[in-house]
Amino acid sequence: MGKKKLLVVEDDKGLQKQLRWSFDGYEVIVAEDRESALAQLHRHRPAVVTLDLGLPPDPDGATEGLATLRQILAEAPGTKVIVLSGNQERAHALKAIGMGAYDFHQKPFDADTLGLVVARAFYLHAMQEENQRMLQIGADSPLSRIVTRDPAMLRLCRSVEKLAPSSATVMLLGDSGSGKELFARGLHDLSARHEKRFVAINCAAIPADLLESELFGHEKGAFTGAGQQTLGKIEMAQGGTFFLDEIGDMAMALQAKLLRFVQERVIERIGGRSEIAIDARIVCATHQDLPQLVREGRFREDLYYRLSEVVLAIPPLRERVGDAVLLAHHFKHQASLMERRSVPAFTEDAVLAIEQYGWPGNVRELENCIRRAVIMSEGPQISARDLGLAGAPQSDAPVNLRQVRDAAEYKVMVTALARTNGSIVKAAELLGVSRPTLYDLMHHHGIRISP
Ligand SMILES: Nc1ncnc2c1ncn2[C@@H]1O[C@H](COP(=O)(O)OP(=O)(O)OP(=O)(O)O)[C@@H](O)[C@H]1O
Repeated sequence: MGKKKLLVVEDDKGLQKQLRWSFDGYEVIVAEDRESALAQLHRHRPAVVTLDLGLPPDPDGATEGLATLRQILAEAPGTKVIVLSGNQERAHALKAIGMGAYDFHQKPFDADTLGLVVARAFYLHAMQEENQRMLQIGADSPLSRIVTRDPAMLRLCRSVEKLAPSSATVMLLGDSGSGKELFARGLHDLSARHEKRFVAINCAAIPADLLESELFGHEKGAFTGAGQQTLGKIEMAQGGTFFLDEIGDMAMALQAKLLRFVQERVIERIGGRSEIAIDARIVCATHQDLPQLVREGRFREDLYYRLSEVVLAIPPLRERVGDAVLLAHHFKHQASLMERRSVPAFTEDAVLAIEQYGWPGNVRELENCIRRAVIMSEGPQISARDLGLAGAPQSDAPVNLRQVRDAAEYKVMVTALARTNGSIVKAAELLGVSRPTLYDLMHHHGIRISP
């Protein structure tokens, strides 16, 4: 990754040099007046700008500096502008803050303090960009309802995007509440069938003797109580997507009838005499181990193979990196919006408890837990106790970014050195860093190669 870009708008050559020198950790871009500042802004899109208010043609006033500020913020509102002003210019500096500058700093500047202000501005900018990106993801994709940052889940989302336009029958495997229906809907929403219906049926929720009629429909008088012709769910999905949830719970007798539909794409209503052709994409799901059910003779092997042209396995929430807390924030916002109340914050122990808890009921359990806490919470904060998770084991795992990075850096370096049998040249190549950088890192981590 390249260095972060810092734009220094300063007409004094001496100060330009000093600032460049102070900020050698950044890629410093210099501009000496409004015009060049805006040109550099267009070209480099820096996250942070230091701006001298006294720019030519008004080096003793602030009109040109303030005009530059206004234009920078109009063009790139997220830019963090730090105003540098002389002692006498406090009023101007405050005016700049009122206009949207991030901070001000008095000249002559103190490199350490200004360094901190600049570093913090970069940090804040990155956070805000990330938030923006998250909102964006949420806004414009049919998979937007799937909130995740976990690499395995993101790969699944890509697979869904690729599979959606095809007619392949998809089997979704995953624990209860892990989002199987959400993925099934994603497949539908991204397909050419999205204007037709998505019809779901949960085989485990309907008594076995009613399931057949629910699936295939019936003609009037087909059985006692069949007062009128009723369409089955399969027929309702004509042109669209038919989602069979908890397929592993279906009785063997019904499996045979379902197989006929899956193979021949025709159904007969109960009591009916004619075949009805159905064009529906089939997606099914289960939390059960279907191959095991096949081995036990409880699930038809032929049906299993027909239904599992493509299998997608959804990881349980506890295996997703960082998702529990991400989803908790998401559901907290959603619930607050629904309940028309201000969004409470999670206390530190709440965040830790959310991370630590195993979530056997997966996302559904998390969603219910957060919704309940938002409704019941009285103050501006939600604690682990409010979540009903107080007493969850505390984590020793480091959450400090530097600690985590250090640990990862150490591990990968030792691995590279082991793999290359201690060859610094080869290890540096493998790691994609220069030799001096590797030496620095080894020194930092106290790694020595024995001669
Ligand atoms: N990644 C996710 N992002 C946002 N919401 C999610 C996510 N995964 C699941 N949910 C929400 O969690 C709840 C449960 O999801 P869903 O019904 O898709 O799970 P399921 O695996 O089909 O459950 P079951 O096996 O019990 O039918 C739903 O309200 C769904 O919107």
